Amino acid sequence: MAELVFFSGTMDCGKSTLALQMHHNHAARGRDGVLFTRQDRAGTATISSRLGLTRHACEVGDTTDFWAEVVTRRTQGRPVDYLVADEAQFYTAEQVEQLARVVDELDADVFAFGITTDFRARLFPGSARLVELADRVEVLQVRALCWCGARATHNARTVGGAMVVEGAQVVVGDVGASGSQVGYEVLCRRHHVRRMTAATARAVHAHADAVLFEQDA
Ligand SMILES: Nc1ncnc2c1ncn2[C@@H]1O[C@H](COP(=O)(O)OP(=O)(O)O)[C@@H](O)[C@H]1O
Ligand SMILES: Cc1cn([C@H]2C[C@H](O)[C@@H](COP(=O)(O)O)O2)c(=O)[nH]c1=O
Repeated sequence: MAELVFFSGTMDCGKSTLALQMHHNHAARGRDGVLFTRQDRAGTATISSRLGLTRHACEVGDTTDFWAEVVTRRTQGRPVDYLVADEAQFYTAEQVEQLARVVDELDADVFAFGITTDFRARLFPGSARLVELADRVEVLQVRALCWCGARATHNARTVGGAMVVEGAQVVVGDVGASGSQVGYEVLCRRHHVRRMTAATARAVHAHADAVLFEQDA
């Protein structure tokens, strides 16, 4: 029986890598799959992994209808055994419902990949619907780590290394941004709540060292 599986985690935990690996493994066994993504960092119609793999994919837009995408291909003679759906946090709730219908009524597997929450630790609409509808939610095995060494569970948006909590929900970007660029950093909940990024922690420690030095002098 076909399944809707949501592979979820923070940014930079290996979701796109796993998406391309799963596609490879299924395709290697003769299964027919279609890759989808939305607003990948590497550009339109691309699934990119930080390990260096990239593949062409169909770009999802507001009007994409997954039901129609599968039916059209099947009408043209393609079997379409599975869909890989990357950056699924950016899909609409309706599109996730279409994915569930593809599983239930067209018997195609859907492997969806995405971050669960945004920089304010709020669910993205697409991820919320996936959590509600998926047969399984799989948390990736590779642990992304907070600067303190604890498991990173949250995504922080940063400007010049400092965490920001105002702004649009969707701003495409990457971890490891430098200078005054908008970027992202994965943190444990404790440090996300305290807005303590690696740069902030370094600054706090440097300040504490300077105070101790002055006291000793
Ligand atoms: N230079 C590197 N050497 C080895 N592994 C790396 C390197 N850069 C990134 N990675 C791995 O790639 C993972 C990110 O993979 P990716 O599929 O791009 O993540 P996601 O789609 O979840 O954002 C990192 O967690 C890390 O394990
Ligand atoms: C937290 C957060 C992230 N984004 C964007 C930033 C990236 O372009 C993607 C996540 O990609 P990844 O492959 O999982 O690294 O999402 C965003 O738009 N808003 C946010 O709050």
